[in-house]
Formats: sequence, structure tokens, C-alpha cells
Amino acid sequence: MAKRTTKKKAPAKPKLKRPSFKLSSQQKLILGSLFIILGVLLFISFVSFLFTGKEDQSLLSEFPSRQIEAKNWASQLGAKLSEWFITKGFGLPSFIFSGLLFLSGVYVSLNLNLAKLRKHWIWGTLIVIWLSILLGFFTHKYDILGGVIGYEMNHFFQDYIGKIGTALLLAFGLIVYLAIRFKMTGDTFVNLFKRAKSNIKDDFKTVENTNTSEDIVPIDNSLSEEAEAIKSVYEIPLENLEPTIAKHSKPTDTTDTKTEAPRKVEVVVNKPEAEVEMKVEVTEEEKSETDNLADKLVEDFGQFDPTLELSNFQFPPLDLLKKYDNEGISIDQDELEENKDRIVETLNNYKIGITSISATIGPTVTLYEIVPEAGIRISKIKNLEDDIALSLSALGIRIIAPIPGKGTIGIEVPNKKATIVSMHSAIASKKFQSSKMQLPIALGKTISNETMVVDLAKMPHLLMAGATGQGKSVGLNAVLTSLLYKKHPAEVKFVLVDPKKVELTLFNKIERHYLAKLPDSEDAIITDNTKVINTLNSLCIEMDNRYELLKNAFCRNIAEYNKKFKERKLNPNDGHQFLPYIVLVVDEFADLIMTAGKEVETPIARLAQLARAIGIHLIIATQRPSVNVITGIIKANFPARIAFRVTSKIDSRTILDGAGADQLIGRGDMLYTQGNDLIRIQCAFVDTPEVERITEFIGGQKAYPDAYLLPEFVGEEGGTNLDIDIADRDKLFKEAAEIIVTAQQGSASLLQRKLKLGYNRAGRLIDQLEAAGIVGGFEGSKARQVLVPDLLALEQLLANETQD
Ligand SMILES: Nc1ncnc2c1ncn2[C@@H]1O[C@H](COP(=O)(O)OP(=O)(O)OP(=O)(O)O)[C@@H](O)[C@H]1O
Repeated sequence: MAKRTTKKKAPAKPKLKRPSFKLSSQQKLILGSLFIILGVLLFISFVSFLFTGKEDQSLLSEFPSRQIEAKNWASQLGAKLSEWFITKGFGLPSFIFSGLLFLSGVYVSLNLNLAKLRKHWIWGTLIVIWLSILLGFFTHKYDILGGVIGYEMNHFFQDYIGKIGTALLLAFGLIVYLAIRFKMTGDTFVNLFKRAKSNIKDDFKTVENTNTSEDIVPIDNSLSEEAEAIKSVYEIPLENLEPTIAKHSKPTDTTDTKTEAPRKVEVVVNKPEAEVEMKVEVTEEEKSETDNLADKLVEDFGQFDPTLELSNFQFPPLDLLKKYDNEGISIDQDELEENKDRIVETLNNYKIGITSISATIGPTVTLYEIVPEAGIRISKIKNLEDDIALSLSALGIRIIAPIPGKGTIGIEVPNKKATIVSMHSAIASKKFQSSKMQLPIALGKTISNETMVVDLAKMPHLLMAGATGQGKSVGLNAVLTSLLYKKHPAEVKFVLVDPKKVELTLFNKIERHYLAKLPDSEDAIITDNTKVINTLNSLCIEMDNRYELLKNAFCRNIAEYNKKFKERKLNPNDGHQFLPYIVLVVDEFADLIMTAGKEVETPIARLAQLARAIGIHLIIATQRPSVNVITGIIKANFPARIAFRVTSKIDSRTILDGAGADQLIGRGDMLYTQGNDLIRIQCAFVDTPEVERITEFIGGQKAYPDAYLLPEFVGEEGGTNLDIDIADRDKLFKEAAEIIVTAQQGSASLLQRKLKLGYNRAGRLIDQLEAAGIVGGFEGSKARQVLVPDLLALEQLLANETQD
């Protein structure tokens, strides 16, 4: 005990505080860069010394002096350093020192293992000495090969052990180096010899193999010739049909994938200097289970190819589309001059001077760009729009003041002779063919004759409006045709709603390729407004299902999801599947809103708000763009809009939030906006016979067994299912029954009021009451008949039910 106390009380030895040389990261970076710079400086000096050394030699004794100019690229310091290291030092091997300095810089600044660096320095210095002696061995005077040290050391050895002895000593030095540095043994040399022999044998084998592989070449050639033939028939280069789904790759050898991680691999490193064998142990990075599985599946079966089921599907050839004679832009010089003179004259009449005017001739309109004189207000020109139009006596003058991003004023004047923009030219354009968009659409040509290709997936929904006969249906057909020319049936599906019953019927032929429908419906194209409600709700369910899939797959959008699915990272047994884009096209939206009102507006708004990420895109066309048809909520979710000619400024405002559409000239002349600028486009023209040819071409090919089936939706009327299970009844069933029986009035609104319920729940309750025989069937606008006279009878009825 006593011992312990004494120990405790012994005064603690004051710890010697050793000066700490620990550098902070910043200091290391500074020191490291200094080394690197020194290394580079040394290297530059040495290289320069090889060229300028002789000239500088005579001046060396006078260094340092400001009066002398050294030839070395690093001046006097460079000349001096080179003199010390090369001439008076180790000769050319001194270059290694510059390398070592550079390496030190890298090690220090990157905070790498300094023990290794020390090793590099020791071995580096030994190599310098050995090389210096070796080079000195071959010289008979002081020179830069081995430097003074190399020369003197050689002499020293040669005086004692002679030339042969020195040579043997050098050889011995090399062996020592190899044995220690690379752990070489006698066996290594034997192996080396054996390997050299087998290498020669292998070489012979490869020569034989190349001879046999030549035999396969003709088969490959014939295949590629066949592919070439397909290409030439249909003109569209297959690789351009994007996104082309990767072809099924051949199963590869999987033997080396079966190993478990982590594992040790033997790597044989062949050192070039002496062909020394070294065993390096490499630990492989541990991979996660799913990745491993996915990689293995991809290796075994290739990436998932959604087009496999219809792998022989041929895209429609371009010659199904009509070419027009008057397609090229014809320049009528007289018309141009005449219009120019009139514009200048009219503006002059209103005291608006012009400094310059230029013209761009588009397919239907010519854009005159004018630069007004300084000090002229733009609003003045804008106000004169009607007057200018009058004096140019042309319909549809549009004034753009100023042209966004240009600072000029544009006056669009319709051409006397409009040229047709054929769908053929739009589809054949390089822009469309080489587009990598997800859902590319060739809309037509801009005023500068460029083909306008837009991505529906980016829009993400499109609103199309225009008075009757101005080109809406043609526009819709152009959109659908574009997608048919670019997307495989596995990649996109259409849901077509056509209350007019005639516009989209042609697409019936491609039902089993490209259309989606409800499970129980006969026709894929929906012409009945009540069915539209079911379809829209079904699309909402599809949307919710897709969101669930995306959530489970940790993906943010359909593109990511499909990529993951193709890479086989998603298990089909968990419900995952390749998701095609779904494009919902609604023609005559106004008609739909008039008949079904809120019932369509709600799911449309829901889809428009949420469906973009999961690949459901909406295209809505309407003749009457009034505010009660295109409501605020719909407008807010349709930033991309196309306006054909409309009859009033108000309609134009409803679609485009500004005037312009009322000044168009019709026949496919349109304004397109994706939220900011208005672009004037001449819509590509695709006629009914062309669409017919395309759909026939596709329809004639092998198809899926059925159209793409949307999830089943049981509508409100579907709820009148008379065998509703008692257990499935609403919790408020009994209460509701009592209210109905007491009031003797079978109406849902009564339940809504009394029980403070929403319409849907009240409706469901009424259905359940009907199923239980408490109220009668649906009688249109009248309230349902109550079949139970009083509460007592109700009690009995319910009691009997439970006994059954
Ligand atoms: N891009 C175009 N290029 C040339 N002519 C066109 C173009 N688009 C439409 N037209 C002409 O206008 C006519 C009417 O077009 P379309 O049938 O598309 O009108 P619409 O707006 O759908 O009319 P409705 O609403 O009554 O169906 C076409 O038959 C055609 O002659």
C-alpha cells in the first residue's frame, strides 16, 4: 500500500516537449510545389546545358554578375547548377535528381506515404552513382557523360582491380540491385527462359488462329450486306432511329464472373528492364449484390431489349410521303421590291424614318426587318399595324416590335404564292433524322426555312387551338406521323380521343402496334365522351402505378427507370417492366368539356400536373379556345402551345396570352410557343392518303396480340354492383341507412349534408344501400325510392342480413 502511495505522490516527470515538425496541409502544398518547381528548374537547366553548356563554360568563374548574360535557359543559376551536378558531379545521370525532386514535390503536396519517397531517393541515388561509374567506364577524360565523380571513381577502381575487375564489379552491382529491388532469384531466370520459349509457341498459334478466323469473314460480310440492303430500301439509316434500343448482345463467357468478392488475384508484372516476375496481391473492390446480379445478367443475356418481340418491325419508308412540285422557296423579286417600297412609303407617311431594311423569305410569309431611325418609338410602329396592313392590302400582317434579341422591327407579310411544306421534307430533314430527342416531332418550317423539331417529352404537354379549317387536324397528324417515323411500337403508345369520329379513325389499323385502350373496350380510339372519363381515370391509375414503380426503383423519371430496367437492375418479378411513353391525344376538347365538364377537367388537370416524369404526355386540340374550355388550371400546365388562325384577338389571348393568332393566314400557318418566344411556323402538310399509307404499312406487319392495356377503372356507375359484400360496407352505412329511412328520401346530397361527406363517398353509400335493398335503382334526376318504411323495419332487415 505504502509503495503505491509513494508512487502516486512521486512528482510527474515533466514531458520533454519535442519540437513538432508536423506541417499543415497548406504548408505541405507550399513545400511540395516548391520541390516541383525546383525539379522542373533543374530539368530545364540540364536540358539547356546540353546545348549551351560550352558557351557558358568560359563565363562560369565570373558568375554571379549582372553584367554577364548566360545562355542557359535558367540563366546563371541554371548554368551553375548544371556545372555542379553534371560536369563536376555525376554527369548525365544527374537528370534523375530532377525527377526525384519533382516526385518529392508530388508526394509532399498530395500528402502521400513518405517512407516510399525515401525508398525512391535511396535507390535513385544508387542508380545515379552506378550509372555515373558505368558511363565513366567508357570515357578517358572528364566529360558530361559520367561527370567528374564517374571518371574519378572509375580510375580509382581501375588502379586497384583493373578494367576487367571494374566491369565485373559493375555487373555485380546490377545483380545486387535486381535481387534486392525486385526480389529476383535464380528460378526467375529459369522461368524467364521458359516463358520466352512458350511465347514463341503462342506466336505460332496466333498465326494459325488468324488463318481460321478469316474463314468466318464471308458470313459477317453477307450479314452486313443484308443490313445495308434494308437500309437502302427504307432510306432512314437505322442508327438514326433514336433512341434505338441496343441490340441484343451475344452471350459472353462468364467463367470469370462467378468468383466471389473480395478475392485475391495473381498479377504477373513483367518488368521491362529484366523481365522479372513479381507477385502482387490485389484486393478486388466489393460489389453490391444487386449490381453483381445485374452485371451477370447483362453479361449472360445482354441488355434487355424491349423491341425484341417485334424485332423485325420496319419503320415506314419515306416514299410513303408525298413530295410536292412547288416545295422550294421561289423568290419573286418584283413582289419583294413592291412590298419594300410600300412599307417605306407607309412609314414615311407617318413620319417614321428607316435606316435599313432586309427581307427573309419563308414558305408562307416574308419577314421584313427594319431598323428605324434613332429616336423613333417602337410603340408608334406597333400602333400603326392596321394602317400598314391596309396600305399593303394584305391579310395577316404581323408586326413584331422589337424582334426579341435583335433590336429590329419585324413586319411579316404573306407571300402571294405560298409554298407547301411537305411532311416528306420535314421527316427527311437532317435535324429530324439525327435528333436524339425522346419524342421528336417535326412541326414544319420556320420563317428562315429551318425545319422545326421539338421534343414532346420536354414540353411536356401541348395545347393546340385554331378555328375550324385552319389546319388543326393536319397538325395532329403531323405530330403522330413524326412519332411513327421515329419510335418503335415498344417505345410509345397513343391514347386517341376523337369525338368527331372521323379524324383519327385511320389509326385504328395500328391498334395492336401503337394504341393503348381499356381492357374491356372494343375500339381503341375513343369516340364516346362517357368512355373518355373512364380512360382518363384509368390513365391516372396508370400514372399512380408508374410512380410507385419509380419510387421502388429509386428513379426520378421514366428515362432513368427504363435505363435501369434495360440494364437488368430491376426485377420483373417485383412488377417492374419496360414503360413505353403514352401520348394522349384529345381532339375537340371543347366538346368534351361541354358534355362532361369537371369529370374530365379533374383527371386532365391531374395528369397535366403530375404525368410528365412518368412519360404520359397530353396533346389537346380545340376549336373554341374560350376561357371556360381552356381553364386557368389547364393553361397553367400546358406551357407549350400551338395556335393556328383564330377569328378574334380574345381567342388569341386565351391561347397565347397575347395577340398574333388572329393575324395568321390559315392553312397551317401557326404560332408556336414553349413559354417564352413566339415562333411562326408553317405546319408540315400530311394528307389523309399519306396517313393511310403509313398506317397500312405498319398495320400490315406482325403486331402484339392486343393493344397496350391500361389499368381497369370502375367508374361511378360501375359501383352499382349489387353484390357488395357486407364486410366491405362503409363504416357510416348504418347511420346513412337511418337518415335515408327517416327522411324517406334516397338522395346522395342528403347524406352529403347530414354526414358532411364528399360526393364520392355519399355516392358509394347510396350504391351500398341499393345493394342492401334499402333504396331503389337510379331514376335519373329524381331521388331514389326508399324501400324500407321505418326504422323498425330497417332494424329487422339488417338483423336478418347478419343472421344469413
Ligand atoms: N400545313 C398545311 N399546309 C397546307 N395546307 C394546309 C395545311 N394544314 C391545313 N391545310 C389545308 O386546310 C384544310 C383544313 O385543314 P384541317 O382539316 O386540318 O382543319 P381543321 O382545323 O382540323 O378543321 P376542323 O376543326 O374543322 O377539323 C386542309 O384540307 C388543307 O387543305
